[in-house]
Amino acid sequence: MSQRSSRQIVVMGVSGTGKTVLGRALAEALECDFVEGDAHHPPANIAKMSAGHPLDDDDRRPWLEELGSNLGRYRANGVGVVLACSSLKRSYRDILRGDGPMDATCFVHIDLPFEVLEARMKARDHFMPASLLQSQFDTLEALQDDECAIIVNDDDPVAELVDGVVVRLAD
Ligand SMILES: Nc1ncnc2c1ncn2[C@@H]1O[C@H](COP(=O)(O)OP(=O)(O)O)[C@@H](O)[C@H]1O
Ligand SMILES: O=C(O)[C@H](O)[C@@H](O)[C@H](O)[C@H](O)COP(=O)(O)O
Repeated sequence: MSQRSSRQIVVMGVSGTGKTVLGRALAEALECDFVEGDAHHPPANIAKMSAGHPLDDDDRRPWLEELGSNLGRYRANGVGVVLACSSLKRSYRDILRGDGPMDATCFVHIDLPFEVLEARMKARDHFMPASLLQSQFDTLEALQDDECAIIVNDDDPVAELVDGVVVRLAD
């Protein structure tokens, strides 16, 4: 049976949690587009992170606004999409939700321990240095009660994570 979805789903979490890996697999399972948030950062943001400096609200705002507009177009067309985007603060998630209803955009928060993520970041070839991981945790604001939320706490194989999220999306 097809799992095709017309929902807007954001896979969120600090660096190294597996947003790209889970997001891509989830989009495949739901037969919808996948958007990589990192691919929309302006070059200045990539340069800043590469140099070991965390982004601030002003750096992130235009990036989030662009991603929010993108999600809004999918929503307006009734077309599903999975976005991988750190979405660390409530105010950032508000930008991504735009003027859509709260439950139109569901956030899947991959929440894993610092040590697991630090090891992953050191093992991969990526512009984001492991030295920025603490700043990501410092910035992170948990999903609140009025937000459409699914929390993933496991570092199980991605296929198992996808199955779990698909079941919870259907609840
Ligand atoms: N479920 C998982 N179990 C083990 N390793 C994973 C899992 N998901 C992702 N990874 C690995 O963790 C690293 C970060 O994954 P990635 O999807 O790039 O994270 P993010 O997009 O959140 O930075 C990659 O090396 C990836 O292969
Ligand atoms: O808002 C931010 O500070 C960035 O979006 C950050 O959260 C993101 O982690 C980096 O772009 C690295 O990319 P990964 O999240 O894919 O590691």
